[in-house]
Amino acid sequence: MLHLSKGDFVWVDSGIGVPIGAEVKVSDTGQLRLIDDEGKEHKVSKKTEGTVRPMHPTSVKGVDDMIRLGDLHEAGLLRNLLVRHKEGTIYTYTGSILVAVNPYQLLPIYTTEQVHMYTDRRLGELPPHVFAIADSCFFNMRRNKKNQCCVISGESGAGKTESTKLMLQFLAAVSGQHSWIEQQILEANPILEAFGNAKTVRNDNSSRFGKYIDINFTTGGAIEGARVEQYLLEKSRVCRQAPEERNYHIFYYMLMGMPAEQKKILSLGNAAEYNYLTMGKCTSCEGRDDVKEYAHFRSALKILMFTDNDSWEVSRLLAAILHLGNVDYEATIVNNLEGCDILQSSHFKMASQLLEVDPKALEKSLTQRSFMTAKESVTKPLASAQAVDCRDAFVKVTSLFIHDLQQIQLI
Ligand SMILES: Nc1ncnc2c1ncn2[C@@H]1O[C@H](COP(=O)(O)OP(=O)(O)OP(=O)(O)O)[C@@H](O)[C@H]1O
Repeated sequence: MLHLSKGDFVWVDSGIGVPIGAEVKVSDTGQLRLIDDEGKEHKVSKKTEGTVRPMHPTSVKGVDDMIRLGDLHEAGLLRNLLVRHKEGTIYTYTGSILVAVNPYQLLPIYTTEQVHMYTDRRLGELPPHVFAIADSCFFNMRRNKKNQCCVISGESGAGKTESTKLMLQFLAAVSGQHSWIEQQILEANPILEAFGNAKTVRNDNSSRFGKYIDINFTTGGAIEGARVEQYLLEKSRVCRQAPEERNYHIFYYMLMGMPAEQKKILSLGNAAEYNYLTMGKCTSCEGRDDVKEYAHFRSALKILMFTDNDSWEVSRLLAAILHLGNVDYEATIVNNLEGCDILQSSHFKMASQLLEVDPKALEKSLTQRSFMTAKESVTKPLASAQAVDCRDAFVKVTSLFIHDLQQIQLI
């Protein structure tokens, strides 16, 4: 039988199948009671006693490396992270794996002093930190002359993008004097995020694509080049957004930050005027200044050597997408078949002008479908719902093309 005294820590049944940590307290009447990690009280009786298990001392205050936990089960791992998070410690090791719990606040643990502190130290010598993982990769690469790979994973909003940026900052700082290429690597982020990140219900800056970053170092350890590859962009977001979500940041940046004379040339207005930007009924993002972000994005383009012409061409394509989204259709009957016409509007005219295509040819390709039979090519009209799908598919391909333009290679 388990003997409990005041101040002991135990595992108690939480009622949802996973035990929860609890502390033994004594009530005013002198009776033992258990207060769990969520503040809930559990009575100690003959009936409940069987479900109470003693907690290993390593789980009481938590440990730096979860391999050292005596209670190595799901509840033990979760409690360890919880105890540390309550103390403001967001990083914990499991061997050479770093577990990060998002603090959702700026912590003073990414300073230049911290960079120096974690440089050339063995993993585990100092408290767990993302810089320690970056340093370990850097050290092993130089010592073993072998490529190193770091996988960052987690659910949406877990902190993958922030951790990636912190690792890059560390590598840029320790790889030698602050050079142009290092600045370019850091500045690639605002560009990638403008085209591939969006506000979702879970994260105001959610990356909607996968990212593979290749960094090349000289034998001396200085960064000499980098390549950023993107994959699996969420294309559907360009045409549809869930409630309270936005399209990709770049559209809002552009509409808020672009000088009025340029907007006039592209015939652009406010975000609220475009179907593709208002599906989620949310055009602004709290805490994100679209004007400032546009300025940052423009300066990042310059650092990455995009010419003014390159960025103007991208703006034209983005504007064409917005105008296409506002194109309306009118149902018709052609030869007893359901068809549709595009309602002539300034949006359609502007879209064809920006895409540099003949409006008649664009209308035909958006309202008709051609396919090959055994003998000949047959053209059939599209019903208006099908034509909307056709337009959206065209826009998705265009957005993919813009996204591919951002494949960044720095050598
Ligand atoms: N180490 C950190 N310090 C402070 N805040 C952080 C940290 N990591 C994440 N955050 C906060 O959490 C937010 C979400 O993090 P992040 O964008 O990195 O998540 P993610 O895992 O990349 O999400 P998604 O998969 O949706 O792109 C950040 O915008 C930032 O506010």
